[in-house]
Amino acid sequence: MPIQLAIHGAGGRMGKRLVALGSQDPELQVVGAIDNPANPMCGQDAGLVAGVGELGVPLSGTWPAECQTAIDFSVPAACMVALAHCTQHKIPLVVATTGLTDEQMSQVSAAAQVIPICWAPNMSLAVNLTMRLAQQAATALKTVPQGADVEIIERHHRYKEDSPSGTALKFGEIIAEAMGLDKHVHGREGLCGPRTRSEIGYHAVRTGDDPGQHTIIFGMLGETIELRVGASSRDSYAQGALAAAKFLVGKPIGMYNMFDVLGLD
Ligand SMILES: NC(=O)C1=CN([C@@H]2O[C@H](COP(=O)(O)OP(=O)(O)OC[C@H]3O[C@@H](n4cnc5c(N)ncnc54)[C@H](OP(=O)(O)O)[C@@H]3O)[C@@H](O)[C@H]2O)C=CC1
Ligand SMILES: O=C(O)C1=N[C@H](C(=O)O)C[C@H](O)C1
Repeated sequence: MPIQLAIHGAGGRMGKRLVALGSQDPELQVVGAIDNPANPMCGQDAGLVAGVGELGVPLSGTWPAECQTAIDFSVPAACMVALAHCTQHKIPLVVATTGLTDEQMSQVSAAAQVIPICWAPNMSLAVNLTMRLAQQAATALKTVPQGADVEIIERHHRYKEDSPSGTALKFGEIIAEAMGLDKHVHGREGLCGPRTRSEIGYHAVRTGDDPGQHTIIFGMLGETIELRVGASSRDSYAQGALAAAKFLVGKPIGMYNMFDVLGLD
């Protein structure tokens, strides 16, 4: 029997790709496509909204009566509502929404005491593998005699609401831990003086319809390493999220991430 899946934020850029790819996956059955009740597309068939033909599931402001796993790609406030619903009904949840506050992240952690949760700012295999490479580089460069400066450049579409990306922040967290860095600097302007050795710099570029690129620079005196990972469509994120939703079914209560799903630990 296919696993019954609900998609929260189903009318959005990511939600539509999840509906499209989820409905083509024989291991899954899309039983719920939830979106903002104020979205004028609510009531229309979710498959038609996603451009893959009729599914028999409407885009709706409410959750289906039953589902076995769920994925959230929405906005922070709505993500908290999905979290409450899944906690109440004991539904495993993939949390992919970025830009959550510390308080909202605490709510995600609290929910992981009740249901299995997979939280990751990026669901793509290539990005998660690059995080491991960045961690390896950072560990190796920690003691380079004249220091290695870390700067993270991310590029996304003009509609993106949070900056820097959740992925850039995660790269920064991993590298800061590996190198013992403690300062996070967001852009530079004016007479800010020479760069300190303890900082990581973040730069957010917003243009056109870019589905997402991250470049991690390790700059030394005499040579530079750049790790770059880029998406050519949103499907890498959607495929990762669908894999995570399947992974959570039958798992013990707790907090998981994409390293667990992809076997990168
Ligand atoms: N972890 C990962 O791999 C990735 C994470 N993301 C993150 O996912 C999130 C969504 O991205 P994207 O799809 O581009 O954004 P969109 O704005 O295209 O989609 C968000 C959707 O959520 C809907 N929504 C708003 N309020 C509610 C509500 N109360 N209940 C249910 N749905 C609601 C929106 O509806 P409406 O527009 O009508 O308000 C919209 O359809 C972002 O935080 C982004 O950073 C994106 C890609 C990859
Ligand atoms: O909003 C997006 O598009 C993306 N958001 C995520 C993030 O903030 O890291 C992941 C991906 O980069 C696409």
